[in-house]
Parts: sequence; structure tokens; C-alpha cells
Amino acid sequence: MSGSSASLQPPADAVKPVRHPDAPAPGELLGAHYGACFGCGSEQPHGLHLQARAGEGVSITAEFTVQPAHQGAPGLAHGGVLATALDETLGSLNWLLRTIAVTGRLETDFVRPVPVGATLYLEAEVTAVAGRKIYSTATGRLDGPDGPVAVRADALFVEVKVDHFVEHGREAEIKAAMSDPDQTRRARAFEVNP
Ligand SMILES: CCCCCCCCCCCCCC(=O)SCCNC(=O)CCNC(=O)[C@H](O)C(C)(C)COP(=O)(O)OP(=O)(O)OC[C@H]1O[C@@H](n2cnc3c(N)ncnc32)[C@H](O)[C@@H]1OP(=O)(O)O
Repeated sequence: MSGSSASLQPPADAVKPVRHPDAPAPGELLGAHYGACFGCGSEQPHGLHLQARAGEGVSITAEFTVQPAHQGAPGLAHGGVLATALDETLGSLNWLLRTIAVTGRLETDFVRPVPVGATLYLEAEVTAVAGRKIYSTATGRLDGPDGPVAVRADALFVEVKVDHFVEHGREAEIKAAMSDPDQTRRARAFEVNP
């Protein structure tokens, strides 16, 4: 594992994460939490279209195939795009806790170059919870779920209220998302309990 900074070490009073009783069953696809999300939404032509699946406990697996629009160097994925894939996968974990949370800190190791056309096999889990702070870790592998690690990350998500989005998001998008007729998607975007 990478040597993450002190602020990503859970404090002594941290507890193990508890999977919400209504969390999707292991193996179930989560679907996009927001159609326009750059990480998982289907309405972003150049987005990652990342597909996350619930795992056992508080864990997630996800896949993302690098497209030509995701290049940094010729034929290789941009590091920021790979960080997005990790961030999105880690963010999906919060749905298993039924907690609304945003990324406070994301520390990423880029271990191997990731070519265009490659599929990144991601897995992530919550390792600890301390009050509003959710500690989690993720890896992205090449050539299959057991292939070599290409990227990894440790993160701290901070629980927020719905007001976080209402106060800071642009009004037009907030209004549209709030009135999304897809109840589950709306709940994933804005509510703890659908
Ligand atoms: C249901 C699911 C819903 C999903 C909704 C859709 C979104 C998800 C989609 C997924 C998309 C992908 C995900 C995305 O892209 S999420 C988008 C990217 N992230 C953001 O935009 C977040 C921007 N930041 C903030 O809004 C605030 O800074 C937050 C809310 C994070 C904290 O400000 P707030 O005023 O509220 O709290 P606080 O400052 O008292 O801090 C509280 C505690 O946390 C600790 N701390 C804070 N920051 C850091 C740090 N950097 N390193 C280490 N520690 C940090 C802090 O020391 C304190 O600890 P303690 O003193 O208590 O011990």
C-alpha cells in the first residue's frame, strides 16, 4: 500500500464501516447517480461512463475503458482522468453507507501507464469512519480484476447535508436534478433515505 499522509490515517476512535441494510446486493450495478456526472453519467459524451457494482461489506468494483478523449500523452490516459476514475469509484462507496459525502482529500499513486483502449478494473472499500469522516482506499488494475496495479488511491470523504449542493451548485442544475423523475437517482444525488 502507498504511504498516505497523516491526515488519511483514521484516528484512534474510528470505527469499522457499517453497510446500510438497504444497500444494493453484492453484484448489483449501482447505475449513475447523476446523468451529467463526468464520472458515471451517460449524458456526458466524453465522460468516463464508469459502471460501479456493489461488493461484499462496504466495497465496490467498477470498470472504465479509456477512450481517445481521455488522453494526456499520445495513446495514454491522462492522470487527472485516472484520478477521476478512482474518485468516482470511492464516491460510490457512500451509497452503501447511505451517506452523502464529498471528497475532502484524494492521494493517488500512478504506478503504470494506462493505454487508450485499456479497461481499468477498479475496486474500493471503506476502511474506517470517524464522525463525519469516511476513510477509503482504491486500486485500479490492468488486464483483469487480478492484473497488475496501475493506479491506487487513499481518500477522505466528509459527510455533508443536502444543503451543501443546494447552496453551492448552480441553480439550474440543482432544480433539474431535484425534479428528476427517477426516484433512486434523485435519492442518490440528494437524499440519505429515498
Ligand atoms: C447518498 C450519496 C450522495 C452522493 C451525492 C453526489 C456527490 C458524490 C458523487 C461522487 C463524485 C466524486 C466525488 C467528488 O468529486 S465530490 C466533489 C469534490 N469535492 C468537493 O467539492 C469538496 C469541497 N470541500 C468542501 O466542501 C469542504 O472542504 C468539506 C465539506 C470537505 C469540509 O468542510 P466542512 O466545513 O463541512 O468540514 P470541516 O472543514 O470542519 O472538516 C470536517 C473534518 O474533516 C477534516 N477534513 C476536511 N477536509 C480535509 C482534508 N482535505 N484533509 C484532511 N482532513 C480534512 C477536517 O480536519 C475535520 O476533521 P475534524 O476536525 O472533525 O477531526
